[in-house]
Amino acid sequence: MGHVTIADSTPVKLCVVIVGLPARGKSFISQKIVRYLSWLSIPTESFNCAANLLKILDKLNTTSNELFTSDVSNINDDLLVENRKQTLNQILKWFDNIDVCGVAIYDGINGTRDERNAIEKSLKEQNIDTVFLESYCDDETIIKSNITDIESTSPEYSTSKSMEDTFKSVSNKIHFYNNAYQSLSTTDEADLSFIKLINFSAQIVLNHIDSYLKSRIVYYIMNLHVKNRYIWLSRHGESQYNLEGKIGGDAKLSPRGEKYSVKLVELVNKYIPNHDKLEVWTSTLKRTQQTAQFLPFPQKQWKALDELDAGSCDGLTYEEIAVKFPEDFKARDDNKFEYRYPGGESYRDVITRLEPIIMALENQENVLVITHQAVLRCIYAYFMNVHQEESPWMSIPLHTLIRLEIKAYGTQVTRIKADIPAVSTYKEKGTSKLGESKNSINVMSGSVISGITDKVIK
Ligand SMILES: O=P(O)(O)OC[C@H]1O[C@@](CO)(OP(=O)(O)O)[C@@H](O)[C@@H]1O
Repeated sequence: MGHVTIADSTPVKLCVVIVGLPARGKSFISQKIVRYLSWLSIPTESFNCAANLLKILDKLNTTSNELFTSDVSNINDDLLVENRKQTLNQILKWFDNIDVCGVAIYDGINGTRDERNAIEKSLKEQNIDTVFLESYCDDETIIKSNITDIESTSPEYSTSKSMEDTFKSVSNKIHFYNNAYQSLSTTDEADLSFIKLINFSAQIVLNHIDSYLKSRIVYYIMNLHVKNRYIWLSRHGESQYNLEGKIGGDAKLSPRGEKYSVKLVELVNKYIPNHDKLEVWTSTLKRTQQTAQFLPFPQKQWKALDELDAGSCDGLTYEEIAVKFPEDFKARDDNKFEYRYPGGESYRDVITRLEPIIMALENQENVLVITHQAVLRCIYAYFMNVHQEESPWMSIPLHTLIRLEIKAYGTQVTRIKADIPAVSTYKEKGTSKLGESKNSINVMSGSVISGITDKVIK
């Protein structure tokens, strides 16, 4: 995916132009697309019109509140045109550096046909393809919950004195834009390429979805859901191979690993709310299935959750690899994300095969995923927005239940450590020895984290 290109090697440039009144979850959708495509190694960036407007207003010594509460006739149209021009310029400038494939998200209201035509025209002149993505919503409950999220996350409302204050400002803004708002329609804008979400994803209208990239975005959005929820992750219990420092294989659990499989039942009962509805996903390898053996819940085995395939290095220790395949050993340390074991896989390969898992996780709640070190790093990187250079080096210790609390605008991590010792399977860059990660904090790196808590369970 990261190398999507067409025959004459013309770069694939796509701009997703968001359409929707305030409090329709536009920034949430934009950020999710950025995270998903970036995780697939497609350079993607979101450009927020409201943030640009704030800067313009700042220069004019006024605030968005004053703008939207003033009489409609006092609103200076030029201001909004200038705002659009600035956002478009940023997007065009960003595309200048894209030489294979890139997606820009124009995150704004873009509520009139004239505006949309103007945007599409400017982008077309620069050979940039456009798809409009409208979030149309008339469900008051969704709108209210969006306003609550905006209050705690949007810089535009950071100075709001109270929730009431925010509700008032957002309502004024909705009222202001609503007057001229024209929803996308297959009759009035029959030629436009667009996706229209009605009440989030209760209904979806598609028009001229004419490229691979656009259809991927559609598929992803169809799986999104806004509800706050938990996803539970765990590595399998310590395995015989882990004890011996060997990688790969299909070994059984060590005695301590078996203890963890018993303890996991207790952790699930204690910490997972509604665990009666829990579903457990494992890989097809013995160590994950043994870890799940005492959990009395429906279980699914996914081949896609199998550990990164170490190819000709399978069954060796890192020290043996360093001696037998010194060039490979160095190449992997130099670029762990891209390095592919001879006859095996790279982290990039694992991400590609994990895509259906991510889709399924976006769609579901009450899932406990029991899998492996490399696979968990990739899943974790998606939810925590961790950069691909950093993700293969994250520390994901054994005998720890990880809770990801997924909220509209961020993810909170809690690590619940079972008090059962286990070896470290962490290898720092530049050494072939195993040891605790010097930077165990890097398990929590990622820009969307709102906090991390550790609990040790005796
Ligand atoms: O990418 P690195 O850091 O080598 O980690 C992946 C390795 O982790 C291991 C343990 O060393 O995973 P796991 O025990 O979770 O199945 C190996 O099997 C696997 O090759």
